[in-house]
Amino acid sequence: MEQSRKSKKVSAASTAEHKVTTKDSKTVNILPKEQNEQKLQKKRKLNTENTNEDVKSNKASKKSLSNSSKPKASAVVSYSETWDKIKPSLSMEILGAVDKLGFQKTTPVQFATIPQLLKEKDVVVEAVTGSGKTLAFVIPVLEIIKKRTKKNNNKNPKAIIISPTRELAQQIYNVFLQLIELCQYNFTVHLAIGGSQNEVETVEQTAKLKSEGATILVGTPGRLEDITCGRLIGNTAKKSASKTKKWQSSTGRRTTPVIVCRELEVLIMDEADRLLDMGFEKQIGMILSMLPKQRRTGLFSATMSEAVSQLVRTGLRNPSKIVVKVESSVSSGIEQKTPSSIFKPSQEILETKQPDYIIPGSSLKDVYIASLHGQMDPKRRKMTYDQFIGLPANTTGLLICTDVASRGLDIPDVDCVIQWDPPTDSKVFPHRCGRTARAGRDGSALVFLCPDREETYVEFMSIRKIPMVPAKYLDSKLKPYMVNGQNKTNPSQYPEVDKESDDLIELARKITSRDRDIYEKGLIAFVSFVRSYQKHEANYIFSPKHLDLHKTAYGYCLLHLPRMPELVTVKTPTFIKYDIDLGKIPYTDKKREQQRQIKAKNQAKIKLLSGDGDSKDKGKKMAKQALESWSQHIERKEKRQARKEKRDKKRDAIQKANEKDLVSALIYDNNENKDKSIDQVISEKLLEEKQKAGATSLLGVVKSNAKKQKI
Ligand SMILES: Nc1ncnc2c1ncn2[C@@H]1O[C@H](COP(=O)(O)OP(=O)(O)OP(=O)(O)O)[C@@H](O)[C@H]1O
Repeated sequence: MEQSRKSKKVSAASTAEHKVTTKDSKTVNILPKEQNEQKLQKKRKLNTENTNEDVKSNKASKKSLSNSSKPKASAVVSYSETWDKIKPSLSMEILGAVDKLGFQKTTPVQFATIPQLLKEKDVVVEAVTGSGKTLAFVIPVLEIIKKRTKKNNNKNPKAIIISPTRELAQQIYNVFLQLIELCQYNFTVHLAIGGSQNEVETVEQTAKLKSEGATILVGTPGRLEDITCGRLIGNTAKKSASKTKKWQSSTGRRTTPVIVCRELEVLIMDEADRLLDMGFEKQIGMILSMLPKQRRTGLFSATMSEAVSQLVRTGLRNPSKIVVKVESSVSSGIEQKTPSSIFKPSQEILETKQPDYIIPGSSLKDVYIASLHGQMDPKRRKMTYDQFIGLPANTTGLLICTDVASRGLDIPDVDCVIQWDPPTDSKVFPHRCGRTARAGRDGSALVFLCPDREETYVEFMSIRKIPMVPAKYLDSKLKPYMVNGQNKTNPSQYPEVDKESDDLIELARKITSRDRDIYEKGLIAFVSFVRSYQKHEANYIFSPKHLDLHKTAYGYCLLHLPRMPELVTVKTPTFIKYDIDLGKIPYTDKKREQQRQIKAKNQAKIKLLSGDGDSKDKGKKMAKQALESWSQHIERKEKRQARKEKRDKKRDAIQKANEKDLVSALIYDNNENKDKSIDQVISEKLLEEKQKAGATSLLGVVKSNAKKQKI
């Protein structure tokens, strides 16, 4: 189907030989001195072979869907050492935990980074995807906290981890929980991500964090800023600009910080360049301003940018730079990976399971399909992601996603990453590919490119040390392309017009003409594709001027062309309009279709009633209300009432949390009720005060207490 727009598939090798280099102000010696280069290479080769065998056997038992390719080498095995070789030595608890996790050896990035952080050094770590960066900071963070924190002093945060996305923050949080449990430490971890709970829950969680504290905070920049600096309220730029309080930004007034960070020992910024790309510079600046200068800071990512260098200069002290890189090895022959070898379900799956989901024209059967993108409701987004990563080993999963899933996520056993279009920012490319072939496993990555102009992208990426090779041409049944029984493998033998592909598109258009939902989604997909194409940084390769928009629209199975300025100037129109009355395409969902019909009728009436006068909008509104049915009228009222109740509930929760804070400050300050819960103390206090002064509300009690204290 993709042949109409993209006729070439290119696969990018995400595993090759890895190189560990350390540079900058401090040189980090990550190898025993006596090892010479020759010995080292021998060892690397040996390690690689062993691990490939292990991975192969594990995978065979775990997942029956696999492709035949093997990694050439792995970042996990070269330069790896046993955990006891790390100096300063790790604690017995951590050694026991990594052993229980089954990690016999460190990865290169772990072997290089952990000692630096333990030796009180700041680090900037640039290491390939899937090389184990998370443990490279989680382990030293736990070791430092354990060493530096006095018993039962875990209330004020000792470490903050900033991540660009909620999913990544959740993943890091889980790794911390797992290790803390294995080590049996009494540290607490708080996950600070925005939008995951409803507002009442957020208020309650904040109140809990305020009263109980947390040893480690893991979260996204906005939420962490709210917690450490206080939430911004209003927009009093001029008023607050003159104020000198540190936590007041120039753009507004802030509430009191939820937590004080003066005992912080370590700050980690994961996917540092992405944090800056996403525009979190201001939030990071605010968080940094609240942290003690005497701390260790670590920046981690698979790619670094100039903006990160700026951050390094301002936020880190004399850092060690640790680089774990992949060496280009196009000449060594990268194995070609094609969709047929990736998606062909094993005989075992076909025999043991009944197909319940079939994609026309492919051999995808019994596949769990999910989608993930930034516009999703946060709750649904979390649920989808959790379900996908929790899929049983014998289920094949297909995640259709945007770049929200391109970084850091460690989804188990991803066989292949397919990029429908290269990312607008080429730096994102290795991150996307890096969701597969992680930690010594095998996998492949495919990107679709249009012939000629877009193929320059291969050269463009090879300069950035990312090798690609063309994939085989496949027919609509995902079989290698054949003419007269002969397999055609040379690109020059590929067809100009692909009949099978056109037939498939016609079939998809027929389906679209019967389902309004697909029809509407197709239009949206096409428009957003064109818009994003215009944003490619390498616009001399991805030139909107040279993109055949008509063919692209056809490839998206559109029935007609949308009204877009880009389409007006097309010189050689090739799009064939589908012969159908577009207004008659129904929704397959009966209720939705009924509503659409009513709406269409009403709109026609409104048009008649409102006329063309000056007060057109007012007339429209009145006409709309006049046409409203009794049930619609009730529904509108109910919605308004529900909104009011939600507002009231939120206000009550905030008031309750504030009252609790005030009371706990008053009560716990004089050490009287240390062993009782806040609720118990509050109700006792309330009763006592009510009897004494006849105060009617809790706030009344708090206020009168505050007054008394002042006197
Ligand atoms: N020492 C080790 N031995 C074997 N596997 C490991 C080791 N350390 C980590 N792993 C595993 O490697 C996988 C990748 O680790 P991690 O997610 O930390 O990679 P990453 O470098 O952060 O990747 P990305 O850049 O994509 O975020 C995880 O499944 C993790 O459990």
